[in-house]
Amino acid sequence: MSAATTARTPLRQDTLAQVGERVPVPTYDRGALRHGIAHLGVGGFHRAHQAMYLDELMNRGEALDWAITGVGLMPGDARMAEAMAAQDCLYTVVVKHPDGSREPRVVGSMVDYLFAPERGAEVLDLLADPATRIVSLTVTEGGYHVHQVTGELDADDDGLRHDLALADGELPVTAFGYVVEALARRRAAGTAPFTVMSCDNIQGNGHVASRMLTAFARLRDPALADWIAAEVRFPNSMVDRITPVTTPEDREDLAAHSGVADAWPVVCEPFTQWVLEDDFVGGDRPALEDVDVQVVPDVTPYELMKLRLLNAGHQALAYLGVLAGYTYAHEAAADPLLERYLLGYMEQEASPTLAPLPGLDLDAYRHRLIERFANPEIRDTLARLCAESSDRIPKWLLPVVRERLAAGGEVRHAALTVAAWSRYAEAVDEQGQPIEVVDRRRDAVLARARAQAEDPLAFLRDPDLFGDLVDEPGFTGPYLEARALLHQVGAKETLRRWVG
Ligand SMILES: NC(=O)c1ccc[n+]([C@@H]2O[C@H](COP(=O)([O-])OP(=O)(O)OC[C@H]3O[C@@H](n4cnc5c(N)ncnc54)[C@H](O)[C@@H]3O)[C@@H](O)[C@H]2O)c1
Ligand SMILES: O=P(O)(O)OC[C@@H](O)[C@@H](O)[C@H](O)[C@H](O)CO
Repeated sequence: MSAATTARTPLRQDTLAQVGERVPVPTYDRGALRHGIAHLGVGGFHRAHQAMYLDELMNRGEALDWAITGVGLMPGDARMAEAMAAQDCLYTVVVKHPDGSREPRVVGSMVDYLFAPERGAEVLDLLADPATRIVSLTVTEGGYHVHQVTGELDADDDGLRHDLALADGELPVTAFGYVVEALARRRAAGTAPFTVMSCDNIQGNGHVASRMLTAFARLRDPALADWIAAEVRFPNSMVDRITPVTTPEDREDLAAHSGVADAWPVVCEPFTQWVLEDDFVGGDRPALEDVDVQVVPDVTPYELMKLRLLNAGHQALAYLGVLAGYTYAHEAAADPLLERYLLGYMEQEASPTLAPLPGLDLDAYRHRLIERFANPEIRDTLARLCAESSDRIPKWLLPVVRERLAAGGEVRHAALTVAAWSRYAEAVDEQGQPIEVVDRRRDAVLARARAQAEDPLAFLRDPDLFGDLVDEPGFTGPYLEARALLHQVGAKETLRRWVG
């Protein structure tokens, strides 16, 4: 259906046949699906990725006992709860191709959604139910409570403190609180545990989930922590699909062109990849390899490649892009100076830290990334990529810096990215307009950025973010040079001088 459609069919189970005349819909009987996965943090990415893979399997007549129940833990998830309740958890994934064509498809693998702040007891019952065999997570990097420098559990958090001191009948508030309480109930009932499958952009996401959850459980009950360490499986994974925030225009575009009124479709790029370790409790998992998930013994080389090229690459693009006056990732990626800078970072600094992957052409991967970033249809905002820098820069970019310095290499491009972040954190752009900095450490970051007026290294003197990098002249040298240039000549001219 190409021309604008006037009749709009609301997306629901009882309208699915009508919707199916317009866009592909599930071919399986959703009523016959059985619950198997509880997913915490149902945002855009889970819906465009994991739930889409499950839907593909179900369309093949497989994984019918692996239906997903979504769980929202944050107050902001009330909107998702409302949207999903109104449309029986159905939603549309719209793949946007660079030539402007769209591929919408309705996904039906999620069958229920629980908003924990209102239905916490049901969430615990569900997680404790033996039918739940996988608990998957996309709770963002911040949801793992990792101390940026020590790498240990950072228990200095109101939510974690609350969940460690639950009175009888009181409900948890954090993902860790729910998961550990449910595991305690399963252990007490003699039920096998579930697999915890992290799908967040964290290096060694399974290992990190395992260490943090176990450390959290240990603060509550050492015997429970030992049981979790021995019995729960935490597969590592590399997940990839650029999924921007859905806009009102995306909703209208779908309704106008396909005639489907979906309160919250998800839009994404055509590319998708999922590399997963085969490490599940009792070996029990959907046959994801049937839908091109790469099931491997060790994801490390894949995830390092992705986090240090794509995610750190996004960081390299984001702050300089905003300072240079761009709003969207594709605009920034199409700027020849930023493109050269990005390629320079990827080729000269990130790639030398990566182990070779047999059969993988790294040069082609890097150029493909530039093409993906430049897809004009995705309209991924630089603001999305600039958010929560304190969780992203230390996890994705600084490991490259440390490894390069240890190997006696240069880190000029990475230093410029950090300098651009510190300039961005001054919260005023080159035109004097305010920048809305979104970061859970916002106050501290802004204060250090302001203090740079007196002490040009003030931003780096935060050991929680930078460890002892402030004492590394190989890093502080180009950082100071970049910072001074950003102030004197602005982002575009700094880039011109940086990439030659
Ligand atoms: N969007 C992408 O392109 C993409 C691609 C690959 C991986 N990811 C991973 O998925 C994560 C989520 O991305 P998204 O695009 O779905 O974001 P989103 O903002 O659409 O959804 C995030 C979800 O996580 C929840 N959440 C946030 N912090 C939480 C916390 N501390 N505890 C519990 N729940 C929390 C939110 O309430 C929301 O439900 C990313 O942080 C990243 O690790 C995203
Ligand atoms: O979602 P985050 O916070 O982990 O990171 C922001 C982006 O770099 C990220 O979402 C990418 O778009 C994604 O990792 C692509 O697969």
